[in-house]
Amino acid sequence: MTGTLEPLWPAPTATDPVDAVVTVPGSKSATNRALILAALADQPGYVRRPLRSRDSLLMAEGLRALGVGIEDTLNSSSGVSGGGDAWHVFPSQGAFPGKYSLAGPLGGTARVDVGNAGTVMRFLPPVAALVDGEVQFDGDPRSYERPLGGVIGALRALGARIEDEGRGALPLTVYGTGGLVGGTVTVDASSSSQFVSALLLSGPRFQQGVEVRHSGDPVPSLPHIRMTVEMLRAAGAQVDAPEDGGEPDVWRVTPGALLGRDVVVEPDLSNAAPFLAAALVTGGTVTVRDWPERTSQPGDQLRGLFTRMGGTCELTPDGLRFTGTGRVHGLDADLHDVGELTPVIAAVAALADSPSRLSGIAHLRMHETDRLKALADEINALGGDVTETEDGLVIKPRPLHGGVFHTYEDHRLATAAAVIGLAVPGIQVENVATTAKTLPDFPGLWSAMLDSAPMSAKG
Ligand SMILES: O=C(O)C1=C[C@@H](OP(=O)(O)O)[C@@H](O)[C@H](O)C1
Ligand SMILES: C=C(OP(=O)(O)O)C(=O)O
Repeated sequence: MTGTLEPLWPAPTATDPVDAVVTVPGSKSATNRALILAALADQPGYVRRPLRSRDSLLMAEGLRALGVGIEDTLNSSSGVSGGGDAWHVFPSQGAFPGKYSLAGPLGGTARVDVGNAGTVMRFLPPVAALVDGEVQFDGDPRSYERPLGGVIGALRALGARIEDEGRGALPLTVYGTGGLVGGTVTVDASSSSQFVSALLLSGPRFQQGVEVRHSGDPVPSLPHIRMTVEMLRAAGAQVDAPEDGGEPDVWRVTPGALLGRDVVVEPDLSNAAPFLAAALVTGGTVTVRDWPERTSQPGDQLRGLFTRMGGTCELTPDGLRFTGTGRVHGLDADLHDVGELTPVIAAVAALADSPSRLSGIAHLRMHETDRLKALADEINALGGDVTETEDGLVIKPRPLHGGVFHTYEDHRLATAAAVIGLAVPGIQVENVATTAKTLPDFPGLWSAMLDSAPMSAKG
């Protein structure tokens, strides 16, 4: 997966304002939650319009390794009813067909490759504790460095047996016994909201349910925990959450059955970021189809953030229509809740007419790469002036020049580079294929956006 052997991708430069309507693939976060909830349900269910990208395919493969049946009905010749663009999920296709329980013996050791997917490395170990058998987790070298100790410690406290040779990280083995006692657990989720989401998602299937109490610095990415809570409730779980009048930093899930449902996945609004940014930096218009009127996705906050940076937007029957004025302003913003939007916002900020200060995002140092360092290094290598702070970036716009933009196997670094490339000729993006972590065929989508505009795009 390293980028060194990949040819460099010449990022197209926009010579005219973009004018395009874009269909963004399904949300990674929603697809992977929907898969987990469907896998733990009492009946089969459908996940429609799922994201098919590295992270979601790893999730599906991981669940299959645990005995879950997942059939892709797109191009399926099996005559499955209600098919189309969906994954049909059968909670147990293992030892007890028809009983829909993960408790059947796995019959041998299951192996799960988490790649570098935070959702897979954090959401699947609790599921593994519910199966009867040994489950080995491994992943990309970077996955060994990403925080996981909170999930491991919490699962042990809730009754699971996990062997990690004292690392508090991958690789590890979960010795599932067919069930987990559950109960109350305290976890420091200041390095990742996914610790909380992981425990809540499997919580209905723990004998005593689960009460997760966060203790530590503030939890980042709260909209993602909100998404977990909303999707659990939609699947029939009873959940108490702080924002609904509950105790601060405490989430409670009552034990109970989950419904096999028919879920339609929203477009990935965080992956809409580079396309909306294209409208902003070229002074054009981009409409993102099927933008939900109401959503827990953090990407919905792009409407406000990019409006502050100089654009305007409206929700139309066709989707979210975003228009740039050609002028881009700097931004002073705390992105603690919406950290995954940072790389594209930083790219836009580097092209703005005034400085930006992005804060509240120290946890990005433990994402796919150290995103604060990577963004500073790469933008500065193009002539920029970016300074890392303890919890963010200060970006002073400077005239940029072309050059190689290294991406560190981080999909969002590559899409950020593409945004800079619209305005700066000669940007060569290393390993653009890394975008496949969450966005299948990003170069194709990007070219289609540029080709649909009355403009010339040159590579
Ligand atoms: O639960 C999720 O789907 C996610 C939560 C966030 O993780 P952190 O809380 O680790 O930032 C986010 O950055 C990630 O892209 C997806
Ligand atoms: C942080 C991210 O991913 P992950 O789910 O691997 O944490 C991301 O997509 O920006």
